[in-house]
Amino acid sequence: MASAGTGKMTVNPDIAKERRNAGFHVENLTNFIYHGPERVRRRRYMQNIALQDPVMKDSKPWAFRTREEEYELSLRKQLHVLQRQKDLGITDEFDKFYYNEATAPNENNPVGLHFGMFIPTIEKHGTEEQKKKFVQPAKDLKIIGTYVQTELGHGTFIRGLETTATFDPKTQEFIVDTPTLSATKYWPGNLGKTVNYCILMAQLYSQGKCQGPHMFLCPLRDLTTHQSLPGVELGDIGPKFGFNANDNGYLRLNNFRIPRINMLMRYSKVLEDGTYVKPANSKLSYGSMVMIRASIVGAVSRALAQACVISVRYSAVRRQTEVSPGGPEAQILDYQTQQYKLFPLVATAYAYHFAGQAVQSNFLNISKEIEAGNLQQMPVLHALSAGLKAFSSWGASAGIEVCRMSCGGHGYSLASGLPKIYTNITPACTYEGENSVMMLQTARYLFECAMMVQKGQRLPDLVSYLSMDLSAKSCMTSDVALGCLVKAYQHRAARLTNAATAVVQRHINEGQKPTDAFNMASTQLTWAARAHCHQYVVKVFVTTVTEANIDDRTKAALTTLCKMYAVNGIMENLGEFLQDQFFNTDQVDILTRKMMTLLADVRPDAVALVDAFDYHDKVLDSCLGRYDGNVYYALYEYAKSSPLNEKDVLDSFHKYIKPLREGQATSSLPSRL
Ligand SMILES: CCCCCCCCCC/C=C\CCCCCCCCCC(=O)SCCNC(=O)CCNC(=O)[C@H](O)C(C)(C)COP(=O)(O)OP(=O)(O)OC[C@H]1O[C@@H](n2cnc3c(N)ncnc32)[C@H](O)[C@@H]1OP(=O)(O)O
Ligand SMILES: Cc1cc2nc3c(=O)[nH]c(=O)nc-3n(C[C@H](O)[C@H](O)[C@H](O)COP(=O)(O)OP(=O)(O)OC[C@H]3O[C@@H](n4cnc5c(N)ncnc54)[C@H](O)[C@@H]3O)c2cc1C
Repeated sequence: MASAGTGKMTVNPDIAKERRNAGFHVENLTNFIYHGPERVRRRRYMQNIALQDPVMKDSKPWAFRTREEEYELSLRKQLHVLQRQKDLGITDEFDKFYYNEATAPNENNPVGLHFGMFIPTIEKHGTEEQKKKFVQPAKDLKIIGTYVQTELGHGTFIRGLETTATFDPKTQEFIVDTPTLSATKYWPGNLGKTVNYCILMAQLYSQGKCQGPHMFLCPLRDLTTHQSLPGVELGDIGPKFGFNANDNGYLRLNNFRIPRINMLMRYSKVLEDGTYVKPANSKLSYGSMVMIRASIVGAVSRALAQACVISVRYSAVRRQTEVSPGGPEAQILDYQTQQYKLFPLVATAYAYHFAGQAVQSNFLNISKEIEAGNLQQMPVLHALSAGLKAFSSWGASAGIEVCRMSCGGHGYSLASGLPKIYTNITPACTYEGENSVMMLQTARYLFECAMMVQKGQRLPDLVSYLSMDLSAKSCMTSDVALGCLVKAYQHRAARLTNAATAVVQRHINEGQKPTDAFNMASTQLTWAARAHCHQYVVKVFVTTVTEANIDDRTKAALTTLCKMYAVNGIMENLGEFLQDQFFNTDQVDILTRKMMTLLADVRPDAVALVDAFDYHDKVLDSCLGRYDGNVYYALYEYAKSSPLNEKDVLDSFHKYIKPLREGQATSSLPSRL
């Protein structure tokens, strides 16, 4: 690549030096992150196919596209990729995932929900007959669908949905209807312009009785002409904070008829005479949400990891301020305050990555049991996936914003890539269950566990720590052992759970209804839920590092990060930990000193730790996060490509500024200044 008139482009010497000085071999850590060298090789191979493809080459940067261009380009690319994957015989789910990751990075595409929610929901909740009828046409994109649940008036409160599906035994059809303005479906991804089908969540009425929300396969557009069907009104909801390649839509149904077979009937049924057959658990129909919540943890970890790659690399090449008069300006990565902003976030990205893998594996194991008819673990899975989705998406959103600000002014430019990452991931705090509401679901479960402890009952493994002896003495000594850090987190979560439970019980004893008592304690309950999720993430990180089968130097680097994640969480929540009395103030001094030592320990490895995530420059799409560190060249080129620079003098000058001047010249101002 030619440089901006400065000769041949070389790797920035600061970033080259960082890589030379790293204390471990980056490739070993990359292999560990992605489950071995073969997976890494495959990941790179898949991403190269995507990145070498001429169809993937963008004519202008993402930042300069209009919404319409963004939608169209994204759709074109995604459909092309699907065809390419078919042609190349790529069927492995990991292969497909990595290929897609490089296709339109951090841009939500117009068929994502078709593959992410529509098909999996039919596969999980459809009868054999329904699967036969719908799955293959969906895979062949003859039908394209999405998941339509949220309404103008209700998102969180699913039982409050107003859309109705009334069974008519005479015609063997459901009449689906939008009875009010607030019942208008609003927000579902890809609904506005792309899909021709959807999974519709509606209140089921049969034999005059409401049976609550159920899922229906509802056609929306003609499969040939793509015209909306008579009785169906739908469209795009307009531009949003991000997600603009996605046509989130609205939908109104006017007594629209669908055949009985279109109700997803694996678990609940409506027979021909209208008899309703109940599922084993009414929350089985919420299964698709649980699936996505579990996968959101991994998704937010990737977003935070990318933000860390950008901000750490930039901090290695950015020099600012003479440290001693007349001396060189320092790399900003050498300022301890910059390290304190970024290194705990690098540690958090790793922590969420491992937690994401753990919760995904919990999800897969428990789903198998649920499929086999054993529903015992449903509440544990729901509590874990809901809480972790909230905990990690809040943490990642806040963290990405810190990364952006740590890049100073250039972080504010779309050229940094950071706003794109942020606006694409921050809605994860809202979709698939608003975060506070999800935390309250986890808290509800913790409350029930605390009651079990009071009754001397045994708890499931994931929460067994809640019965720990809270008067146990702290194990914290100057070596800050990993096992002791886990105990500290468990102590905090158990105490906060007990404290919040006691508040609920006190309100009940004082005569409040249980629901009111729960609401009056709900803030404290969410503190308990947050602490529970935090202990899970710390515990998974510690277990992962302890059991890791890797070389000593890589293990040492990961152990340092693991300690940093845990110690930083204590520093950030010091009030709760001190109130816990598991630590005294002398031990807090030990932890403070440890934190500063950890910053210095991470410093030489910082660039290598983010390099290990192995994100291609094209995936990062950032002038600041380039592997070669040539950020000023990239920023200069980016500025030159701004559409405002296509003409030297803009028409607006002739329209507005020039006449103003001419007017001024003929009025009171002197013609020459
Ligand atoms: C465009 C590209 C998309 C690509 C998608 C591909 C995905 C691939 C993976 C990649 C991952 C992420 C990438 C990001 C892509 C994002 C795409 C955006 C998708 C967004 C889709 C949506 O947002 S869909 C709409 C989601 N809506 C919600 O989540 C609503 C939240 N509300 C609820 O869940 C419930 O209403 C509630 C839980 C808050 C309350 O439910 P309800 O009122 O019915 O329950 P009760 O209060 O009566 O409780 C009764 C008991 O049941 C328990 N419960 C509740 N839910 C569950 C559950 N799911 N499982 C088990 N048990 C449950 C509840 O706790 C009560 O228990 P007890 O206390 O014991 O009685
Ligand atoms: C980008 C994006 C994509 C989406 N995609 C889809 C999709 O594909 N399909 C779909 O169906 N929907 C989709 N949604 C909608 C999304 O699922 C809902 O917005 C989400 O479930 C939150 O519901 P709400 O908007 O009604 O929030 P509200 O419930 O109105 O929340 C507003 C506030 O009220 C608080 N609150 C609400 N209830 C309680 C309670 N019980 N206790 C305490 N506090 C409470 C919340 O904490 C929050 O602070 C999408 C949304 C976005 C932003």
